[in-house]
Order: sequence, then structure tokens, then C-alpha cells
Amino acid sequence: MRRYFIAGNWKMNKTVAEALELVEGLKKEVSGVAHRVMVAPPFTALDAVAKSLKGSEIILGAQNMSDQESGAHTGEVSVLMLKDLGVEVVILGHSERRLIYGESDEFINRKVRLAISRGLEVILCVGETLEQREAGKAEAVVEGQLAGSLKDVSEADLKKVTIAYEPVWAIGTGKTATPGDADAIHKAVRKKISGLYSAQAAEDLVIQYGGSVKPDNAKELMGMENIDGALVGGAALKLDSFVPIVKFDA
Ligand SMILES: O=C[C@H](O)COP(=O)(O)O
Repeated sequence: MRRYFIAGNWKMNKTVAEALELVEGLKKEVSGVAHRVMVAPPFTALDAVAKSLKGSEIILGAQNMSDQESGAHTGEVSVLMLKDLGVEVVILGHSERRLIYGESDEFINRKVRLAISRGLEVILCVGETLEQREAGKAEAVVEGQLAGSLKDVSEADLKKVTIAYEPVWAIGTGKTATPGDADAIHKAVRKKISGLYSAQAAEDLVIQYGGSVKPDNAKELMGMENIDGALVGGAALKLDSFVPIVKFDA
């Protein structure tokens, strides 16, 4: 059976008490599930969730980190602090970071290399805006983001990277890319990775789809050849929507 990587990005939601309530429920529901499951709570709940997850197969992720390891960077969170809490994976280059906070590929690339050098896995997000899609530039935009964000990342280190394709126009909007359209971009991602690295690296690459993934579309999306998992936002905030996604009938 195909093993998928399904991650819940809680974004700027959940107090510590709410985070614990969700993760406690999730632990019971997903025990023994075949897929790789991750949750990415806000920074303020990471420690509590890390403690709750001890001994569970659910992976702890963070939603972002600084491009610097330590020092005078008020308000930032370092890779070392994430490691210290037991974080295993960090989401980088999310479109909300790119678009709201102006993160460039070069800046994201520094974070990707730092995270990997300190032993974290990375979920690297890429995706086009509606304007870019309508201009026929979706593939080119994604290819450019991949080349820029993965600059100087070796093929060995690429094994620690999952790509999340998230069309910006499908995030939190209820609009989902059709499975065929999503798969076409995933295929283009594999082709780009094959060019940047090797055919083997492209084949081994795990590519998640993100953008209004819900219980009723998870099966169809993840049934596509090049879709290896999901990065789930809104539907990851409640057990009754995240659990069916994690347990979807592959
Ligand atoms: O990181 C998750 C994505 O931005 C998707 O969010 P969404 O499922 O609320 O559309």
C-alpha cells in the first residue's frame, strides 16, 4: 500500500489548551494509521504538544524559523530552539510567508540549508497566484521557486526535503485545484527536480498537495500518480475533518 505524508498546518490558531485537546484526540484516532502524520502547531504550543506526543508516531513540525541561528533577531525563533523542543520538520516558504511577509527564494534558501544542516526535515512550499496561473505561468513560477529555494542543497540533503505544492488561489478559499491540474504541476515539479538533480531524486521525492484539502476531496487528490500526501490547513483544526483525511481510503 502506498504510504502518504499528511501534515496539518495549524497556522495562527490554538491556545495551548486547545492545541492539547486536539492532539490528545488525534493520538487516539490515528494510532496505527499507515501514513506518516505530522502536526505543526504555533510556536507557543510546540512545547506542550511535544510532551503530549512523546511515544506517539505523530511527527512534530514547526511552521517557520529564522534564517539565523542565534543573536539579535527580536521576535525570531531559531532552528536550535526548535530542535531543543523535539521538532523534526519545519515548513518553509509557505505562500503566506512569501506574500504577506515578503520572503524571497534567496531568504527561504538560507532557511532550508540551515534547517537541514541542523538535522531538521523541511517541507518546502511552492505555488503560483491566480494572476500567474491565468497568465499561463504556473509551471514556470513553481520551477523558479524550486531552483531558487533549493540552491546549493545537495542531492543527499534533498532526501530531507518534501515539496508542498500549494496554489495560492486554493488556500483557505474552498477552491481546490482539480486533481488533474494538481497532478500536472506535481509532474512538472518532478521533472524540474530530475533536471536539477537526477531521475532517481525525482522519483524518490515526496510531493504534497495543499489548498482546501477536505475529507471529501482527499481520496481523489491523493489517488493521483504524483500526489504523495497533503498539507492541510483549515481542515486540520478539527478532529472531525482531519481524522478522515488521515484515514482516507487509499
Ligand atoms: O498549509 C496549508 C495550506 O496553506 C492549505 O490551507 P487550507 O487547507 O486552509 O486551504
